[in-house]
Amino acid sequence: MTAPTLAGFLAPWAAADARNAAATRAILAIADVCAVMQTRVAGGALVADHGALVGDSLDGDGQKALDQWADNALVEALGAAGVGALVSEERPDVVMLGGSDGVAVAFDPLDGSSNIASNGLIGTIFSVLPDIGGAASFFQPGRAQVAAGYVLFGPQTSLGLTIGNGTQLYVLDPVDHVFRLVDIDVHVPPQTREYAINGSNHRHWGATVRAYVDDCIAGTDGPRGADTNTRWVAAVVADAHRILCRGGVYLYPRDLRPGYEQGRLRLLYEASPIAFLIEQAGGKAFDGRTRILDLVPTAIHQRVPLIFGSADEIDRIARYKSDPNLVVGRAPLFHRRGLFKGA
Ligand SMILES: O=P(O)(O)OC[C@H]1O[C@](O)(COP(=O)(O)O)[C@@H](O)[C@@H]1O
Ligand SMILES: [Mg+2]
Ligand SMILES: [Mg+2]
Repeated sequence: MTAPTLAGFLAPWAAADARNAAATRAILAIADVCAVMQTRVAGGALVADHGALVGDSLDGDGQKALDQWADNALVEALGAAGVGALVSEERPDVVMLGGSDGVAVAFDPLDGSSNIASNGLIGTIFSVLPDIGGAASFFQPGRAQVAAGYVLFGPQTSLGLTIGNGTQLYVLDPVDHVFRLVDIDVHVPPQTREYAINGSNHRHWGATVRAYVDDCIAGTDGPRGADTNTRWVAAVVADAHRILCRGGVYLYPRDLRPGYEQGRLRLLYEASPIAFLIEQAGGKAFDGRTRILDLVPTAIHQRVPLIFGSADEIDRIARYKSDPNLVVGRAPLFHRRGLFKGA
C-alpha cells in the first residue's frame, strides 16, 4: 500500500473550514515549489551557479542566486494560491498579495545559505498565520500560527509539518515527485546528550550558555557525569530535522558580537515555525527566558535567541539561568580571566 500523500493527509482538515482550506492551498503551493527546487538543487552547477552572489541580503551576508530563485518562485506561487500577505527573509517589507482567503505566510526561502556552494544541507522554512488584515497579521504571537513547516534538501527531500495536531514527516517520492507521509506522530525524546551550537563563538557567550556548554564538554569529568556529543550543520532546518528524528538541543544564543545582541535567527520565519513543530512533537523552545510561541513580534526581521529541543534538556538549560550556583565561581576556559587567556 502506498503511503498517503501530503494533499491526501490534509484534505479532511481543509474541508473543516475556509481558513484550513486556505492554509492547505498555501502549504501545497510551497511543497510544489520545493519539489521543483529539489531537481534544481540536485543538478547543482549543471543547472546554475546557485552560490553566486547576486546582491546584498538584509542581514549583510550577501544574497545567493538560489536565495533569489527560491524567493521569487515562492512569492509567485503564494500569490497564485490566494495568500493575502507575506514576509520573506529576502524582502525588506511586507508584500501585500491581495488574496482574501484568510491566511498570511512568513518564510525563509533558503535556509543554510552558507552551505549552498559546498553541496551542504539547505532547506525552506515557513509559517502560516491567520490574515487579520495586512501587515498586522505578522505581529501576532507564534501560538497564533495555523500551520508551520520546512523542507530539507538532503539525501532525501524531507518535509516536516504541523497543523496543530502533532508533527508529521513526509519524504518526496523520487518516482512520482509527490510528498508522502512517513511518520504521522513525531516525538522528540525528552532526554539527550547531543547539543548543537557554533562553538567558535564560545568567548562571546554569556556566563549561562558558557557554563552549560563547558559542562557538556567536561562530560564524565564534570557535573553531568556523562559524556555528550555535538553536531552543527549551519542550517537550522537540518539541525531541527535531526532533533525531530532523534532528539538533541540547538542553541543560537545572544552574544557579545556587534549585531548579535539578539542572536542570529529571525523570530517570524525561523524561530516561531520551528518552535511550533518542536512543541507539537513534545519538545520545548525558548529564548532563554520566554517560550518562543508567547513572544509578540515587534519587527518583521527581528532576531531572537533560540534554544530548542528535547524537553528535559531545555529544562536543564533553563536551570542554568534560574540557579546561579550552576554558574558562579567559574573561570571561563577561554575568556579574559580564564586558563587559556587570549588562546
Ligand atoms: O554561520 P553560523 O553563525 O554558524 O550560523 C548558522 C545559522 O545561520 C543560519 O544559516 C541562518 O539562516 P539563513 O541561512 O537563512 O540566513 C541558520 O540556518 C544556521 O543555524
Ligand atoms: Mg535561515
Ligand atoms: Mg535564508
